[in-house]
Amino acid sequence: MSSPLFGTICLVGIGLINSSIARAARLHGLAARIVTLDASEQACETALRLGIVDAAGSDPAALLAEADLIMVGTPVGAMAAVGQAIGPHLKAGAIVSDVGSVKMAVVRDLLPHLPDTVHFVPGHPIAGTEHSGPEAGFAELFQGRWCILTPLPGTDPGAIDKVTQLWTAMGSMIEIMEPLHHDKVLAITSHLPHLIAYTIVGTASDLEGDMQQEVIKFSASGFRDFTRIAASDPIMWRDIFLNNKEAVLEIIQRFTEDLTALQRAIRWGEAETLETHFRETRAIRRAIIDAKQA
Ligand SMILES: NC(=O)C1=CN([C@@H]2O[C@H](COP(=O)(O)OP(=O)(O)OC[C@H]3O[C@@H](n4cnc5c(N)ncnc54)[C@H](O)[C@@H]3O)[C@@H](O)[C@H]2O)C=CC1
Ligand SMILES: O=C(O)C(=O)Cc1ccc(O)cc1
Repeated sequence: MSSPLFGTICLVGIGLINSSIARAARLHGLAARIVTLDASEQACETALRLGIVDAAGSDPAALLAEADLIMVGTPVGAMAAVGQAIGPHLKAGAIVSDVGSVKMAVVRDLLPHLPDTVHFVPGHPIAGTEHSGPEAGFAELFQGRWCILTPLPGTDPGAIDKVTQLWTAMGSMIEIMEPLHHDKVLAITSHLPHLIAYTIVGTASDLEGDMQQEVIKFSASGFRDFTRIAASDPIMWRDIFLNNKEAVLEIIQRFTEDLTALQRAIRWGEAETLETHFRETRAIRRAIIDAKQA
């Protein structure tokens, strides 16, 4: 039998994403040992009870001593605190990676705390759900999904290759990007849609009593889809918006202008403007589906 890709993987934060990594890494035999460092005693107990890690706790010295790969899976607002906690205990030659939904802020907050003797390969799996915590994870989460890596220039190619092997073994496809470009792309494809969902569900819940009841009773699939997204973790999303501020504000500006143009077309009965717009957006949906099937 060939030896696993990593000796010890330490998962910092054992929520939806890292608990899915724990399950997938076990399933595919990618690590000899999997441990977790989590600030929450309850999360550690749950991970041990589920049998997805070999050891769990909040003592960085004990949990990092043997770690060859450290995967940080905490909300992005905790990256500086995580860096301070783990920095002094990292083994020389270890690879530090993460799964945070924004990349510029992670590089800004985590990298300064890492010693020169470790390799840093930031990443972001474009896969998730509205659920959180160690019980929400599942081994198939990353199957057929993209994982974006944003290594800085000069990063050891061997370290990038090992992180690539981990994700491909869990079923993902890899794309390499610059962190700033990643944050701009995700602002439109993920962060703005979540903001719209949070807004529309908020608007509906602010309606007067009768109307609110009817929104729940007759919620057609459009609104239901928004409620799923708007049920996503409040801390995680607070941190994403605060840490991708510029790209999100830029895209909100453009979105607001486009919304105003549609508002105007409705007001003035511009049937052709509306129809042309909807035809174009339908073509985008078809292109996405065709790209998936290709
Ligand atoms: N949930 C999703 O769909 C996706 C999330 N992400 C990103 O992955 C990261 C993790 O997200 P989830 O797995 O959903 O989180 P989660 O909310 O399920 O779990 C986070 C865990 O981190 C722990 N934690 C928080 N601060 C800590 C600290 N200072 N030290 C140690 N542990 C700490 C918490 O106790 C918790 O167990 C976030 O950065 C998020 O942006 C990326 C892709 C998808
Ligand atoms: O549940 C959904 O639809 C998601 O969009 C999950 C998700 C959330 C955050 C990410 O950074 C990536 C994926």
